[in-house]
Amino acid sequence: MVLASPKPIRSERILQSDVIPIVDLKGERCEVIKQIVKASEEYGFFKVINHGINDEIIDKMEEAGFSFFAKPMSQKKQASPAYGCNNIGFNGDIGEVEYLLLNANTSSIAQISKTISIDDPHSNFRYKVSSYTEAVKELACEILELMAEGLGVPDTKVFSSLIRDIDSDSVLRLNHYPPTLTVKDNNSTSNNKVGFGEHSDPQILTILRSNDVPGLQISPQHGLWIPVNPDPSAFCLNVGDVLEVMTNGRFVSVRHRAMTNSYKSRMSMAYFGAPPLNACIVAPPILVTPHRPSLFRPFSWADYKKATYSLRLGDTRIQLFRANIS
Ligand SMILES: C=C1C[C@]23C[C@@]1(O)CC[C@H]2[C@@]12CC[C@H](O)[C@@](C)(C(=O)O1)[C@H]2[C@@H]3C(=O)O
Ligand SMILES: O=C(O)CCC(=O)C(=O)O
Ligand SMILES: [Fe+2]
Repeated sequence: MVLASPKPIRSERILQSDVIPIVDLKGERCEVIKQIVKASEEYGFFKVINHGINDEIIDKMEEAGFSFFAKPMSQKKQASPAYGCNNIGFNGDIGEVEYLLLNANTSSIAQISKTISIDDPHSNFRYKVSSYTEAVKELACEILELMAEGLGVPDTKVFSSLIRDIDSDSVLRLNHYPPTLTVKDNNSTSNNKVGFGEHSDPQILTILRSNDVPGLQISPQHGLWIPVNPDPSAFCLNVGDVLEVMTNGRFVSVRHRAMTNSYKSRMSMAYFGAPPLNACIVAPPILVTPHRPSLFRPFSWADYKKATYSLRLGDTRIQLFRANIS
């Protein structure tokens, strides 16, 4: 099997304007559903505003993240392997980023919080992370149910039940991109480095929020990059590989990356809603028709995760699970 890896390209086209749809969740329900389905089909990305998540929960999470990344390296390293700096995954990918990658279940959060709060037991890291994780998980479920309804799937909980499952393998990732302005020998400056390289997210749905510093770019086609304007009061949602499979290719899991900023620190907080390891990933029958036969063969999330972790960040792993249509 030959994997489609990203080819090195000589020229990239970066669009100037942000064309990512914005969905107002306080809008008329039918309209909201239509917009979410359209955005998931066309871009695999959209922003939501008026999402109902309390500002205080978000601010406290952001504060906890920034104060963790401000600690001395020796202390941050005590949180390894949850903490990483410059390395992404296990196969040699690197980026201008440091991160904290936490399993989103309550006991894992409690466990890691003990290490992180070692010098400051009053920082309440555990409480801040759990409150944020619970809130974004609820938002993810709400959106997944609207998506199922919009696709005409009779069991509207078919996607959300996977991430509500007690054994869900969801993760929370905090990415910190320090400023990267460098002055070269000839006094010219170089900036905007790749913080987190081009990839698609493997899970069901990602809920991303960043501070007010740009960096996220999406690539709906090879070589074209669309910057996503930061909006700390919104969440940016994207379809993951598993949701592309479970919608039989109706929704698209789109490649994206994060660039650093020359002068300002950027921090993003991403919740990746995932199924339990033993869940069977297959599209509901209504999305598989003679006109649109199944594009993928059934597999478990454990199979998919194993493939993900055996590959590089930019590899397109979803291809490995295509059905052989003759
Ligand atoms: C290089 C890798 C890091 C990653 C696992 C992988 O082998 C390929 C996918 C990467 C990714 C991208 C989205 C998420 O940030 C992430 C947590 C995930 O599930 O897949 C990361 C993985 C990681 O950093 O561990
Ligand atoms: O930092 C960002 O905006 C994107 C990060 C990302 O794509 C990821 O963590 O998977
Ligand atoms: Fe991502």
